[in-house]
Amino acid sequence: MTGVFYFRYPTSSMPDDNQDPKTQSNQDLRETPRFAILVAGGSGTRMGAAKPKQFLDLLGEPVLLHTLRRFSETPLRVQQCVVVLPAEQFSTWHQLCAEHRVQLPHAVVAGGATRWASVRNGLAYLADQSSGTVAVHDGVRPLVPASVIEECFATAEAHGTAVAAVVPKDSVRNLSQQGSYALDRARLRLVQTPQCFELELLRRAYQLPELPTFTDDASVVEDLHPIQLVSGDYRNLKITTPEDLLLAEAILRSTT
Ligand SMILES: Nc1ccn([C@@H]2O[C@H](COP(=O)(O)OP(=O)(O)OP(=O)(O)O)[C@@H](O)[C@H]2O)c(=O)n1
Ligand SMILES: C[C@](O)(CO)[C@H](O)COP(=O)(O)O
Repeated sequence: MTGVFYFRYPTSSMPDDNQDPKTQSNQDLRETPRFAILVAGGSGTRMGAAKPKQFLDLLGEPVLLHTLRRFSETPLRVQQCVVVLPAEQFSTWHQLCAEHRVQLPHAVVAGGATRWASVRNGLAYLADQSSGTVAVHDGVRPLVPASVIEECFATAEAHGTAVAAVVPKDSVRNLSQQGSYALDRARLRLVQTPQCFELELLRRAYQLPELPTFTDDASVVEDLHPIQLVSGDYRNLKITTPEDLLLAEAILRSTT
């Protein structure tokens, strides 16, 4: 792999050293290989905290560690988790992994200036994988249920794509020059992650130039392949502003 700075965790001071997590898997070889790219390369401007929101504490563990755990511990067996971080935050994450005695093998890759660039860098780490299914997930969606991860992988394995989404609970209006008008919310969906794709399809999509309209991976892929929606979950919130953290704490307390 060229042009993308990365390291692997656990490092050589931990058990399992020298084993490349790309080959380190107890996965049944008859299954399609599954990968997860957890994007956490942002700075968390809207949260306005002293550190990026992916490192904030959520009931005793950093937000990103909760997310990594959900993918590492799914019964589906994800062969490789790739965590994408701002390069200047590698040492923060390394320290947090040591502090929390993290033993979940994962690769750490430097992010880019936009979410799109961060996903592209995560994908570059998987360059020598010939086939498989890849989930792209926001590192700041720490409460994603295992059932959603499983449905996304299963649907993408059958149809090439799968994007978690939920029905809006509020009424929605579109702004127009004259004011605003009501949208039919029965025809709208709020899009979450995971967003799962056949690996080669996602690669082809990320070879196209970046557009300002790309807010997620489905918008990058949709010109190449129809997007299959699957049921997301209202608990799968994206930690964006301070009240999201309070909600996440309440949800986590109620489910553990
Ligand atoms: N250059 C970027 C920007 C965002 N992300 C990731 O994409 C996910 C969704 O982005 P968002 O919630 O917007 O995160 P931030 O960009 O950190 O937040 P903000 O827009 O408030 O600065 C997050 O997990 C974020 O870390 C990323 O990997 N690389
Ligand atoms: C990918 C995403 O979480 C799907 O809802 C969302 O589009 C990220 O948007 P953001 O502007 O980066 O928060």
